[in-house]
Amino acid sequence: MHPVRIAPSILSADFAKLGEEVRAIDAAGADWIHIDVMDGHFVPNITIGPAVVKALRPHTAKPFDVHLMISPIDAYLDAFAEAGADTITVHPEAGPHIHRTIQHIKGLGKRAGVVLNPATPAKMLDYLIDMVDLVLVMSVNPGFGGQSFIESQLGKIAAIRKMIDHSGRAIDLEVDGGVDPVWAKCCIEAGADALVAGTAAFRGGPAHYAANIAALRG
Ligand SMILES: O=C(CO)[C@@H](O)[C@H](O)COP(=O)(O)O
Ligand SMILES: [Co+2]
Repeated sequence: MHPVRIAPSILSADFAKLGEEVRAIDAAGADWIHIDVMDGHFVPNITIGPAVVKALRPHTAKPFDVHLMISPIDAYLDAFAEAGADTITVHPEAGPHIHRTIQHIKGLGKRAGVVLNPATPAKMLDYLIDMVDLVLVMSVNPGFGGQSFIESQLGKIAAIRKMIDHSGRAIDLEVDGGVDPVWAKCCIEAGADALVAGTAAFRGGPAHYAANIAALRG
């Protein structure tokens, strides 16, 4: 298993100076930059699109971990790939054919992730585990930063860890939502090897980013 990767979500950054924020969180030790894309339809919030992803790309060499919360989804995959996404992660509920959507992402030469909402069972992965590069477990309902971690997801993380190990493939197991240093430790113990953090990473402003990330690593 990899050492845990920390993926700060720029949803909690200062949107008035996003480029600067990305440079600061990179310098503070972020492994990936998590970008939450919301459309006001699949989730009740609107954030950013491919033009912003493209504008941020020159500000860091760290991988862009793009979490798409949009529906329909397939028509927008090429735009996010061209904008500079490294991993594109999709919700099965966001389109009619998740298998085809994952094939599309792989065809673009990008890492493909699948994300499970809190009520989506691990079993949904049965026919996807042989093709994805990342599984993302939502530990809040998608749509907003700053929500509380849903403890029931720890069992699901442990179950998916077994599925991944059994598959023999190199698949990242990432957790997203309400992750603070205390929940980070629980997630890592359950088998996660990548953690998204918005509130906990950006808390206190740039002078605190390095300490925030170190605290999440435990
Ligand atoms: O995808 C989402 C929310 O839908 C997340 O990536 C959040 O942006 C994480 O923020 P915190 O819960 O850590 O504040
Ligand atoms: Co996210």
